Amino acid sequence: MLAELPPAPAAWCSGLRKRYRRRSAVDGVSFTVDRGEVVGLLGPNGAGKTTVIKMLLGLVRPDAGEVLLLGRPASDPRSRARVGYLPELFRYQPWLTAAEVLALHVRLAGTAVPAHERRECLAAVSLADRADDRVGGFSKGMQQRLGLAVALVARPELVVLDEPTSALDPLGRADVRDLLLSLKARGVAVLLNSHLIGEVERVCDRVVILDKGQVAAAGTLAELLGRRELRLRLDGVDERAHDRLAAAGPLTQEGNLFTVTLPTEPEPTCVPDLVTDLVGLGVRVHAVEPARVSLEERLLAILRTGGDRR
Ligand SMILES: Nc1ncnc2c1ncn2[C@@H]1O[C@H](COP(=O)(O)OP(=O)(O)OP(=O)(O)O)[C@@H](O)[C@H]1O
Repeated sequence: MLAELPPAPAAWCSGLRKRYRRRSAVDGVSFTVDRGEVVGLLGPNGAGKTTVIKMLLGLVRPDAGEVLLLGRPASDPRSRARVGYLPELFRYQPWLTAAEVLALHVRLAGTAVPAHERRECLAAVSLADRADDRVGGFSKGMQQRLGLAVALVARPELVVLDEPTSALDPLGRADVRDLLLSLKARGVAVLLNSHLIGEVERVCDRVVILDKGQVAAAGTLAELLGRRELRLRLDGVDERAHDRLAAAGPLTQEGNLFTVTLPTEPEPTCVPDLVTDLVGLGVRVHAVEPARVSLEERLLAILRTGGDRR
């Protein structure tokens, strides 16, 4: 019967709390990262993101709350060995070569990864030609790339990345995006803390927004961004055409620019039907463009209004 149960979530936490002296850093945080899911952790400076990550990984002891990693307590070495982690502040032994750092971390994880796989891992972060160079001579971005390789080398089932692109150039950021998508394709779960909202929007299935130590909002991108808008530039809109536009959804008008707010999941034919009807009513259609609020706009709105906590 146990074999039929679905695997435990990659990460699960409930009611996490942490205070530093009189300051509350994390105040009742609960969320889940399912298997193969990429979850983004967003929030302003000091919101508690790194503290939550450290509590998940057993690096900071929570004052209250529970954590399960791959179905086991975070303190269980069997679950820790299957979790890859790139800390926000990374430093690797400067006297070791990149290849030696990877070999060391594989040993620490208590697994065996053949040399060719370790080399592939360095190649995935564009460090293949620096494998035998000492880390002490690496640039900051190269050290962060090495940190990513460390997080990925022991075939993790969950990867936790705390600001993985803070030191990377635009090309490096695009590489990380591809890397995250390939992890997702292989069914590896990812928890990603990043201030780069565009990055989160491109790769994450779900987002958890923290503010002042609490979850201000959480959900899939579709749930959080919800509203879709349709912007139409039109001439010759009479009363009947106006009614037809208003029948598609709440309507606003600025000169000849009409904006219709569509339902969260509109009928697939809703836009072509509307355009056909408008043309039939004699309207001249200059432009039709779909629009959606960006995650950045949504995030700012949530942080300004206090999100789900109000
Ligand atoms: N070791 C510590 N000692 C005292 N206070 C701490 C410690 N670690 C974190 N804090 C406090 O906890 C709060 C949350 O910090 P945390 O680093 O988790 O935020 P964050 O969301 O990761 O921020 P950022 O986006 O700036 O990295 C802050 O007020 C911070 O000052």
